[in-house]
Amino acid sequence: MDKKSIEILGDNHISTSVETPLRSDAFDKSDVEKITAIQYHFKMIMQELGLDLTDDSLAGTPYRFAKMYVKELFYGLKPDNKPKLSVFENKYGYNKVLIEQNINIDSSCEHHFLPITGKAHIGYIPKDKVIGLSKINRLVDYYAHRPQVQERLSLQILKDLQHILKTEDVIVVINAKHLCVSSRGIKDKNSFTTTIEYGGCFNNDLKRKEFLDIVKG
Ligand SMILES: Nc1nc2c(ncn2[C@@H]2O[C@H](COP(=O)(O)OP(=O)(O)OP(=O)(O)O)[C@@H](O)[C@H]2O)c(=O)[nH]1
Ligand SMILES: [Zn+2]
Repeated sequence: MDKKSIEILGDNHISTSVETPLRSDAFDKSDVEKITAIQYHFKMIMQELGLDLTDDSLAGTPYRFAKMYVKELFYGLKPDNKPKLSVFENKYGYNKVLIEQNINIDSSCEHHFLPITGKAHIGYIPKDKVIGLSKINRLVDYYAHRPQVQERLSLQILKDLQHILKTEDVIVVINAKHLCVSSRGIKDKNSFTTTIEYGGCFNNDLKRKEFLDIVKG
């Protein structure tokens, strides 16, 4: 898309799908092949910026950058990297809200490839299945490590938990700072973004309030 089309598109860029837009050949190349290709392209970017890659400190940057993209920041693009989410029978018959709070969010905005950092708070009301607590944190980490918009990140987490736990009764709140808002563009250091996604019993105002009151502390 050229520069003019991007400007015309303006705020209408938000994808309506819960799926991350991926090419059909997204995983044809191995991680090593991707790292080699990205290393080459990032070297070109650095050179275009006028940097001298014979300098000791810069020489390794294209490889470091490529490895960081494929293996760290965007490991969550690859379905093979999805954590195994073991669920157990709800033997205790616990049927009140369970909340996993203050889950770290380290993500990247897909418009600028700058960090999104914050916290997720997740609640669900178990039916027949319960999930290991740490698996909730791992699922959040997985979906966060993609180029993201906060709305889609919230939905991906919600939909997956609803599917795994076989209940609609899930709520996901994310509070996050977007470096593309705080460190460039408008440079607003203090604002942050809150998204709330839920289904099932959390459509009920009182149930939602119970969760939000606990999360507020
Ligand atoms: N809805 C939504 N918007 C986001 C998210 N992360 C970044 N953005 C916004 O995406 C928009 C991209 O808009 P553009 O006008 O194409 O980009 P830009 O010219 O860099 O915009 P400015 O940031 O205003 O300088 C910006 O308003 C960003 O703040 C997100 O998670 N959700
Ligand atoms: Zn951005």
